[in-house]
Order: sequence, then structure tokens, then C-alpha cells
Amino acid sequence: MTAQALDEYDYDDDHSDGLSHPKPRGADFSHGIALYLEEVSVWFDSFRALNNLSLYIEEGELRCIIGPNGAGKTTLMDVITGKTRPTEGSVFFGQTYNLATMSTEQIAESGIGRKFQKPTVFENFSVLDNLLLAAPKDKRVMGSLRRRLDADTRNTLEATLEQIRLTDKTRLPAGLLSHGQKQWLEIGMLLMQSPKLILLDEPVAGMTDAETEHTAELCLRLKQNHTLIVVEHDMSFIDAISEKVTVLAQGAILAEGTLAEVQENEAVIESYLGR
Ligand SMILES: Nc1ncnc2c1ncn2[C@@H]1O[C@H](COP(=O)(O)OP(=O)(O)OP(=O)(O)O)[C@@H](O)[C@H]1O
Repeated sequence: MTAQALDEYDYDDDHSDGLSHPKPRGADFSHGIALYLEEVSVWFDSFRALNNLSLYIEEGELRCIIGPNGAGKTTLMDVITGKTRPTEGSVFFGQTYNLATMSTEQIAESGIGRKFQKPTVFENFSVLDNLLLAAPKDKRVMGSLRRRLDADTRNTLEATLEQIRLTDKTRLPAGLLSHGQKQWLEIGMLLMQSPKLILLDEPVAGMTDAETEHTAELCLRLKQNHTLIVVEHDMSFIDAISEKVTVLAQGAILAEGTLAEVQENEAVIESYLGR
């Protein structure tokens, strides 16, 4: 019961303290493209992990990236989030942000959120406190004497708990959640930052079938308000959520299309899916 748990915090809809307004997100999607990579290569010494890769993700798209081990999927996510710099090529978030020149923190603040495969929630903290800790720094209330939530944060919290279906677990220490629930909590922690683009790295690894199904539903809900890139090996999950699928192999795009289309592609069958 969100309302009761949230009522333990003072409610502040007075924005005059200047802390209550979300930072404006500057990413300009006016051309309909959320993310574009052009002729990106990443060299690790003499090994080329990404090979002249060009990728365009439209605003509101849910793009699935699949491919064999070592194809370059993680490297691609690392390039988007600034963890790895492209050796060649350009990476833009909307029209505005040249990601190749920004720090990981600046990229996160610009509206790109990434969930890694392994959940990293604070196990001793409640679901609610994990979400509050993930709120942008100027909105955190944990250290303050008055546990005060501004209207925006409260609204974001309620919407997030609803999205991740943990509304009835707000007081539970995160360590007591199931593996799937921890993953959803971590997605919720991303949502507290109001990202425009969400990257999910193998979100259903280690999940039960029921959890996988719930995660597919969550991704489809997220798609209503976010652009998503999902890297996953689980084909039944991809089948449940996918529109356009990009198949990577040896750092380059092997095929792109619906899952059915790429599954029939001879090169994809040879290098990844098999017969
Ligand atoms: N820091 C690094 N130094 C050297 N080689 C690296 C580095 N990071 C990745 N690689 C290599 O680049 C290639 C692509 O790796 P990457 O992790 O991007 O693949 P992947 O598609 O995510 O694979 P998986 O499905 O197994 O996670 C691999 O051959 C990997 O060994």
C-alpha cells in the first residue's frame, strides 16, 4: 500500500525551495531518432570488437539486440553509456548529445539509464528506500532531518511502484525479494531518474518462466513512455516483446528485421540460431 508507506514522508508541494523541479531533459528527438551510431568501431589493441557499426533507434522503439557470445553487444551498450569510447565513428543521443564526448555521469544525466545483468539493489534497505536512493541527487530525502518528498518525487515513486508491480512490497527489505523482483526493483531505480532511453542487459537471465513473462509485460508497459534497447539471448522473451530485432556478429550487423525475418536469414542461422 503505497499511500500509507509514502505518508510516512512529509509531503511537500511547495516548489519554492528550488529543489523540487526535475532537471529539464535536453535530448532533442524532433527528427524522430532517439539514438544513432554511425560507422562506429571499437578496437581493443589489435582486436576490433565493433566493426563500422551504424545503428538508428527511433523514439519510442523497443529494439532487441541478439547475437552470439562475443558479438559486441556489451561493447555496444558500453559505447552508448560512455564506459567505452568509440575508436572511430559518432554516437548521438537525439540531435543534441554527442555521447562520444561525454562522461558516464553526463550521459546518465542526459536521460540514458542502463540496467546491468546482475541486480545491485541495497539488500538491507526497503524497496521504497532503494527507489528513493535512486532518485536524482537533489531529490533524495534519506539524509534529511525532515523526510520530505516533493510532489514530483512522490508521483514518480507511485508510478514506478505501479509499473514494477511492487506496490505491496514497499516496506520489504530488498534482500527478501525474489531474483525477478530484484530485477524489477532495479528497473524501478532506473525509472526514478526519468530516463528517455533505457538499456536492459539480459533482463531475464536466471528468471523463472513466470518472472520472464512478467518482465515481458513490464517491457511492453515501459515502451509506452520510453525508448528501449534490450540485449537478450532468451528467444521466447524476444518473441514476446520484439518489434525490430538487430542481430550482431563479429561487431557488425548481420541482419535486421522482425524476429521471424531474422530467424529465416541464412547468415543468422549459420552464425547464431542454428537450424
Ligand atoms: N576490454 C576489453 N579488452 C579486450 N577485448 C575485449 C574487451 N571487452 C570486450 N572484448 C572482446 O570484444 C568482443 C566482444 O565482447 P562483448 O562482451 O561486447 O560481446 P557480447 O556480444 O556482449 O558477448 P556475450 O553475449 O557473451 O555477453 C569479445 O571477443 C571480447 O572478448
